[in-house]
Amino acid sequence: MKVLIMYGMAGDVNVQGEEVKKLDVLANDLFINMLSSSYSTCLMVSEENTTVIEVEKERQGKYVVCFDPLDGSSNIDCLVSIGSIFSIYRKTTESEPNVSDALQPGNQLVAAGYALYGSATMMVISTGNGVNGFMLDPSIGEFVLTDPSMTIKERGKIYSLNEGYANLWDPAVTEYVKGKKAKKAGARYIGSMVADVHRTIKYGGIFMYPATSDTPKGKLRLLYECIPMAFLVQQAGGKATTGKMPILDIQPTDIHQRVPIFLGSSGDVQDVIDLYKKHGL
Ligand SMILES: O=P(O)(O)OC[C@H]1O[C@](O)(COP(=O)(O)O)[C@@H](O)[C@@H]1O
Repeated sequence: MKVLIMYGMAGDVNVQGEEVKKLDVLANDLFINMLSSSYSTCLMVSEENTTVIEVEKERQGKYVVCFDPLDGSSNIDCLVSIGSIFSIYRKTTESEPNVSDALQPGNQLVAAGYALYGSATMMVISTGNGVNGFMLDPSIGEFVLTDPSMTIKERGKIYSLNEGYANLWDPAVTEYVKGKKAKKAGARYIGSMVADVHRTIKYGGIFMYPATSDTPKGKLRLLYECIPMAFLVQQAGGKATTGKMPILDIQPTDIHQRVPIFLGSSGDVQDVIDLYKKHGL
């Protein structure tokens, strides 16, 4: 019997300098092909492509879509949950679609969402009027509304970040995590942003990918990771910040820009904001 192996390396390195896996390539091609043939998109930004991707003239629509086709790639080969993230803007310029149409702050978003490939396949989306979750029912091949009007608790018991970088955190993050441990909060970190954010929306708490002394801008990408997730979390009643300003107020300057991020239950995220103020950061 021949087994189709969809995990493993594709043999390339992407624009972020990361090794590309076969599933990254497949997911990226699918996103680009489906969006190009939707007649509703004119411009795309993908984590996997160095520059913006313009849809051919005859098929252009009025929307700009930024996406991470497969987030959490390091979890592919060990079969841990991964996902896809997207955000949608309206084209703003009168001219041919160009990079400035993609460099819009999150407060201009039309819609955002993610798909999580876990113990079930789930789509979570918002068009700016709350957040709804749809689970794939494979028996009918349809996404069914299973989680209407998703909301995040005001406070949660879980904190989530990569503690391996603890020696590189700033004093605000160090103090915050110390406080969590003192309260015996639960620590959870999957290392796939989609899965960590989904848990945060469902169970409450805080997800963090802060700056470190060797990566002062953090790791996660503004346009297709932080902005869509911040939009969803805020639509669910939570908060999302860099520690110093709301994620959705950042004016992007580069399509692959990175920012530190703290998101989740509003009370928990506010504690981080207060610590950044306290430490004068
Ligand atoms: O391994 P680290 O440094 O904790 O990074 C994990 C983070 O990186 C990501 O996997 C993003 O990286 P990729 O875009 O390469 O998948 C996030 O999903 C996750 O939150």
